[in-house]
Amino acid sequence: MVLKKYNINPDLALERQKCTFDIEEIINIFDGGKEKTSQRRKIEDVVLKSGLCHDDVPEECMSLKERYENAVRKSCFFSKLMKTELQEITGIEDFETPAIRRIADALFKDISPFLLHLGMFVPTIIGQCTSEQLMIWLPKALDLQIIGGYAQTELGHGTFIRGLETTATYDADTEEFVLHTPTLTAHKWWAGGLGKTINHCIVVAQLYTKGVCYGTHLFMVQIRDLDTHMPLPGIKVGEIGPRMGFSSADNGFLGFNNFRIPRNNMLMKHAQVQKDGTYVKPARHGKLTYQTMVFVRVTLVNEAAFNLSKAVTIAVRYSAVRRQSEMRPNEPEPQILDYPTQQHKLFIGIATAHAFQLTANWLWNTFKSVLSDMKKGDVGTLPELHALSSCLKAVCTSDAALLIEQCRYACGGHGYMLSSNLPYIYSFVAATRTYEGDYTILLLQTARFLVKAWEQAEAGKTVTPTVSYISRSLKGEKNSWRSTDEGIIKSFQAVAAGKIALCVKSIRDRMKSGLDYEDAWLLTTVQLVDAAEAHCRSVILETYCNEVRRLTKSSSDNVKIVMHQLVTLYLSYWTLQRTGDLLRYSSISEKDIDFMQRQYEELLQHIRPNAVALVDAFDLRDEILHSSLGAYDGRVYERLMEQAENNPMNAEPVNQSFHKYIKPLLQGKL
Ligand SMILES: CCCCCCCCCC/C=C\CCC/C=C/C(=O)SCCNC(=O)CCNC(=O)[C@H](O)C(C)(C)COP(=O)(O)OP(=O)(O)OC[C@H]1O[C@@H](n2cnc3c(N)ncnc32)[C@H](O)[C@@H]1OP(=O)(O)O
Ligand SMILES: Cc1cc2nc3c(=O)[nH]c(=O)nc-3n(C[C@H](O)[C@H](O)[C@H](O)COP(=O)(O)OP(=O)(O)OC[C@H]3O[C@@H](n4cnc5c(N)ncnc54)[C@H](O)[C@@H]3O)c2cc1C
Repeated sequence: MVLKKYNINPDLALERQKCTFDIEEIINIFDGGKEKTSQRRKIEDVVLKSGLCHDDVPEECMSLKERYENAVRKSCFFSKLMKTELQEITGIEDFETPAIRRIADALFKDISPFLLHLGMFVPTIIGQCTSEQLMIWLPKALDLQIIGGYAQTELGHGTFIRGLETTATYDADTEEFVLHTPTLTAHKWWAGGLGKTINHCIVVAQLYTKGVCYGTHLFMVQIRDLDTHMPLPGIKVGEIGPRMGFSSADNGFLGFNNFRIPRNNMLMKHAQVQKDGTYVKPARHGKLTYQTMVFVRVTLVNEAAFNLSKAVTIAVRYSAVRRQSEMRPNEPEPQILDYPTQQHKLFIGIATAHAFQLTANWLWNTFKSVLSDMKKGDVGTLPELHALSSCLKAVCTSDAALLIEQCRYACGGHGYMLSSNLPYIYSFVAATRTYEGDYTILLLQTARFLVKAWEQAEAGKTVTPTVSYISRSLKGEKNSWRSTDEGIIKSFQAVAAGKIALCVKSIRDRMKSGLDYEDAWLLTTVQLVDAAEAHCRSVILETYCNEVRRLTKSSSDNVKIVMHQLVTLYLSYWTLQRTGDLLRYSSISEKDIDFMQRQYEELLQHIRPNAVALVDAFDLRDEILHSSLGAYDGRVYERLMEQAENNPMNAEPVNQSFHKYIKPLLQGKL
């Protein structure tokens, strides 16, 4: 759609005049510097001028088939643009992924069918191939001569990877693997792009050689003819059917009937099968084939932040424009943003988007540093990365989904319109809580790490920095509540330590009463999930505070003030959300809680004048927001009417169903 130009809504114009800080300064902080902001904007300009974002009919009014075909068209032209014009016009050689990621949303209200190609296929090639394999597949994948996906989940198993049923049996005579789908439940299910788009995919299968099963390994499999795109003989492939979201991502199913691939198509960076069928196991760590999942979990924290920032921008701008009810008799109707309950719904969204974005950047740097350790042969930091990426993926995607839904509530009935874009944003983020490891499952992975860390600390061993609070707790350090940033973080760490201690005790008590470790663990899993979530909260709180302090060192005073107001709001919000835990595990008193409540309510008032400016500082162009409620000019009612008028349902004054059914019904002739 072409966005009509309107004058700025007067309420929104007034809001912007109230701003106390330099918006550009905050934009630069989140982009990683002035230079990066300017690069990102250049990239956005190129894509927006390309005409690629235009749809003749609103996406939501297209059929599923039309949406898919439209998304393929755009994905192809966007890929071409990335390879050619973007590089030439901007002169930026090393594309910054966040900038490409952001502008991709101007093209796709839903999901690109190429998402898995960039999101998992290419990263798996990079992380799992030998250098010879890399030379064969990486250039082709980057140049889009082959398009791929990642088929791990099956109809019967997603979480439990060791339970996957697809087999890859080595035939030493022909030096090939035979891929087979032995049962209904062994069919690959869900892989993005698999249904109709991709011609290659990474397949996760149980490796058999010399009659022995060595567990799941990764294989590069061509599934379609490169010229005709027909499925190759022995391949059964298709789309799994309509879903809550991901409508244009053609998630697919895949079955193999004794389908043969060359030996060299097993990705052999970590484990190998030699020509004679001898298996060489990974030298360093048994879970290195899970690396792509860790990578995606890390990027999903960024997704949570980005999508939440879109939702809260829409809801805050709408709330500044929308007037409803009365605060006092005979006074004009206030902007709904003036209601403290509305501020309570929304300002935590702004603070959370900041907290998650800074945590995502920190986690990304941690990921890079672990990769560099691993290149040197040191896998010692991998368990902590796995524990961190697991809990942060779980908690950030889950919180973001809840807060995005809260943004929709904040927009009343209009938030329910697809043209608000809030339902799309929600359905995308809701899926992130499940895929790449379900919420509960990932928190249980973190819990394993925490219980081990507890046992290590108990044995007097040093533990890694993110769990050093466990050692302090074991030394008997008592928590004394202080309502400062540091004091609150320490108390949240005391909560996490207290919960881990109880889990360890529960497991031990249950074992003393005769249960084996597995049963004792299983019966404690409700507490273990809770302990891992508490640990994660303490990590986010600490990272957010540290990063804001670090990044605003040379900022202007006003930026420091507003960024710190958000940090304090976040800390107060979580303190009030977790008073039960804090009363149990820290020395917080009722008086302290009263103080925190008052502080929280005062902060809502302090942040109120800057609310619109704070969402403007996410610097999200209208084309990325795709929202009738959230455009920069605040012309909400004009856009709602525009989208109603453009609705294909209104193209004819009388629908044919009147003549076919209603009229005969009215006349008693049906
Ligand atoms: C043009 C547009 C561009 C836009 C770009 C936008 C980017 C957006 C990002 C989105 C990108 C892609 C979209 C993705 C779509 C979705 C894809 C998928 O969902 S793929 C499938 C994902 N599946 C899962 O995540 C499955 C979850 N299950 C598991 O991970 C495992 O089964 C697990 C961990 C639950 C259990 O595994 P297993 O049974 O093998 O292990 P154990 O439990 O016995 O543990 C043994 C031991 O290993 C440790 N461990 C486990 N996993 C790991 C790991 N990954 N790394 C390191 N260590 C690991 C575990 O902790 C145990 O340790 P121990 O010391 O013994 O306790
Ligand atoms: C939009 C979308 C896109 C996807 N894309 C891909 C893709 O491209 N490639 C791919 O391979 N997969 C993909 N998936 C699949 C996804 O990774 C799995 O759905 C996900 O890992 C969850 O696994 P599951 O569906 O088997 O759930 P299940 O494991 O069956 O989970 C169901 C419930 O059981 C609980 N549960 C399961 N095991 C345990 C346990 N041990 N302890 C306690 N509770 C348990 C879970 O917490 C959950 O509440 C996609 C999924 C979606 C929704």
